[in-house]
Amino acid sequence: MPRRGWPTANKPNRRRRRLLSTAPKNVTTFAAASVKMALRAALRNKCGFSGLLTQLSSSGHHGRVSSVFVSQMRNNTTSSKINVDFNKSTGVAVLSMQSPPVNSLSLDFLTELCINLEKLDMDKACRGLIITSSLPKVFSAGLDILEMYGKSPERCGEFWRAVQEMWLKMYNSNMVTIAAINGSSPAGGCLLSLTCDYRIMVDNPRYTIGLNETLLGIVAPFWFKDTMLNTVGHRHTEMALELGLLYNPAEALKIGLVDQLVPQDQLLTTATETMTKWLAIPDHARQITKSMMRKPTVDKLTSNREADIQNFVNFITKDSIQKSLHMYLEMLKKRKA
Ligand SMILES: CCC/C=C/C(=O)SCCNC(=O)CCNC(=O)[C@H](O)C(C)(C)COP(=O)([O-])OP(=O)([O-])OC[C@H]1O[C@@H](n2cnc3c(N)ncnc32)[C@H](O)[C@@H]1OP(=O)([O-])[O-]
Repeated sequence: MPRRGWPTANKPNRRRRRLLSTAPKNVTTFAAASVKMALRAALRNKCGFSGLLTQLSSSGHHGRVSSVFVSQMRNNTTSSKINVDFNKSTGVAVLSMQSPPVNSLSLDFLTELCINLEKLDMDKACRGLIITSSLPKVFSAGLDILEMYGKSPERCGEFWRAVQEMWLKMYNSNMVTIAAINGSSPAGGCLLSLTCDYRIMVDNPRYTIGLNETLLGIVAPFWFKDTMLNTVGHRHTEMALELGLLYNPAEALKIGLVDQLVPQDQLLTTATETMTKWLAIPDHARQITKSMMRKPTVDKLTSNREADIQNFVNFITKDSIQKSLHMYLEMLKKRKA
């Protein structure tokens, strides 16, 4: 049976390293910080990220940023939370999340992720994306709970717009996207993998995956629900979401939440082999088909973005919800002790 309680992955007694904002390491600090600021401004101004890189490239005001930034597009990049290894000869990029302790999706993390996704999307040579984690045992712990706890309505709105942007970029991507899930993947981590075309998970019974939002006393929004529904069908989604079920790999495979299980040491080779098969299909035919399957779900969010943000902000800032989040955070701490 899927677990209804807390995920019980091995817990190292590691110190918390909070996700304070840091500028990317291997890129020009000034450029990276400026791009981040521009992206944050785009989020505040409600225009999202789309086309932002193009604007930055052509803008005289951001001339220095754009020249450095655009030149990075020809190289592999490592920023503080994301590493992208793009192999031009195969047309496949491997994006590794590297934000300890648990790759939680903070505003900074999402901003970096969206920058990288937009860069890859703009690069015609990039046809496939494998997304994985460079942390042991955790793919992603989902949305950073501290982004939703004790924050102003304005900040919550900015955060939610970035979550939407990540989902739109991934779910709508023209690239073939494969999630190589090498650890636990609750809530937003599960959503991230669900946006991909194919999911391969390491067959370790300690790892769990699922949309467990109700365990936190919060509700997965309609587009989380739709993404799950489009993958595993109505009945499994209904049970999974209401009960906040977290599935081990075998259970996840059984309901179609993941497509394939492999031993840890075969994860990336299997993902690469699978990618080769998907890339053998002519891009235009595959992309149009993907769009046909996903467009109604994407349109539902794009035509309701502002209302969805307002709903989230109203909901998450309620005293009762803040109390639930506080209890959940306390429980996470106690589990660790
Ligand atoms: C409407 C909204 C929709 C919401 C969607 C969501 O995604 S909601 C998200 C729902 N997500 C969940 O319910 C997942 C909850 N997390 C887990 O179940 C486990 O952390 C794990 C299985 C992912 C990894 O197990 P492990 O034994 O390897 O790691 P560990 O447990 O020892 O944690 C290490 C440190 O990370 C901290 N931290 C952890 N997660 C988060 C987070 N999301 N955020 C922030 N911080 C988080 C944890 O407190 C601890 O901090 P400390 O004490 O060092 O200061």
